[in-house]
Amino acid sequence: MKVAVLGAAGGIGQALALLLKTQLPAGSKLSLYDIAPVTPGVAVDLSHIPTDVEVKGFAGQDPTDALVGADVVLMSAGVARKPGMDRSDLFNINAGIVRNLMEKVAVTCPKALVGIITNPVNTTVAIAAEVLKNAGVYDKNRLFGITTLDVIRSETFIAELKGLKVADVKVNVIGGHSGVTILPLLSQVEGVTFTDEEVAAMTTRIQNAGTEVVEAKAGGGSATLSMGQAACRFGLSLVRGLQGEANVVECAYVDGGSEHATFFAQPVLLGKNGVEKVLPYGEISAFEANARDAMLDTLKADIKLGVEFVK
Ligand SMILES: NC(=O)C1=CN([C@@H]2O[C@H](COP(=O)(O)OP(=O)(O)OC[C@H]3O[C@@H](n4cnc5c(N)ncnc54)[C@H](O)[C@@H]3O)[C@@H](O)[C@H]2O)C=CC1
Ligand SMILES: O=C([O-])CC(=O)C(=O)O
Repeated sequence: MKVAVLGAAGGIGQALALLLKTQLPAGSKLSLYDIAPVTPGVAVDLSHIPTDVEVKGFAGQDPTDALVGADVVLMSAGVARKPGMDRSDLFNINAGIVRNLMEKVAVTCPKALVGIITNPVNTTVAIAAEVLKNAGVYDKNRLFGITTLDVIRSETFIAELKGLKVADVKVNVIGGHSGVTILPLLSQVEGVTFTDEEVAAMTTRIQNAGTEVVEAKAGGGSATLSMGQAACRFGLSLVRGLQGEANVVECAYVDGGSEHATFFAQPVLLGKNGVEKVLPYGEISAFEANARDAMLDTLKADIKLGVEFVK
């Protein structure tokens, strides 16, 4: 199994690469790419960790060497937010970066499962899809926006509030990955009840959790370590699916035939071809149904921006 990380010298990329070096199945290959010249050094550094995962690093303008033979590509290349910015403010720089990298993916490893971390995810995933379509290699089951950070934040915050063991908390987060498009389905969390006030406050906290980190880092970037963990969890789930493991389910932002929008985050069953099945997100409360319906104009506009950028 070969996993390529694009943006591997960055805050997320380095954390993610470390976790993958220590957690990928024995015999895997880890391929690190970034425009930053330090990237081969990051690979040398990681290569001294005694696990049976081979690491190689590539720097420069062309990611091709890093992508050859990749089964999974995880992309965090791009710029991150500073206080006062919205994720959509990253579009001007990151849209072009994602487009250019996806053009290389389309040529070099068109069958790879691709997980997009680069913000604004609601839009960059649409950009990635358009590039793959233009190259004639689009398979909607192989492209994912990684929304796992919203899931692990929800698990953490709910466990804290309700005094639960965090490993026991499971929660679906649907929609997209910014502001009101992030919708945790609190009504489905087993073994707990929330007051209306708790639902409103918890939903808002999860939606603003990225901003919480941006403000706490005070100009030094956005979530990197928790995102490294989230991307590692998602990337390992992709690998487990590829290896034929049963019942691997994650929420992800996919082109899954949703009635709500072209791309919509919801639970998916992962397998040897990426998405095996898009799963229903189940019954939701009136609060959640309202929040879902209220987000759709924003989500659809985010997607349209990505489609039009490539056209
Ligand atoms: N999906 C999610 O839940 C989350 C997404 N993000 C997003 O992830 C992205 C990366 O964040 P960080 O790692 O904190 O930023 P960072 O600035 O620490 O790292 C980004 C890396 O991308 C590299 N890069 C820039 N252009 C490139 C190109 N054309 N090819 C290859 N590499 C390139 C830079 O050299 C840098 O090493 C941001 O867009 C951020 O908003 C951040 C947190 C959560
Ligand atoms: O908020 C940001 O800019 C980074 C991000 O996507 C998150 O932490 O969820």
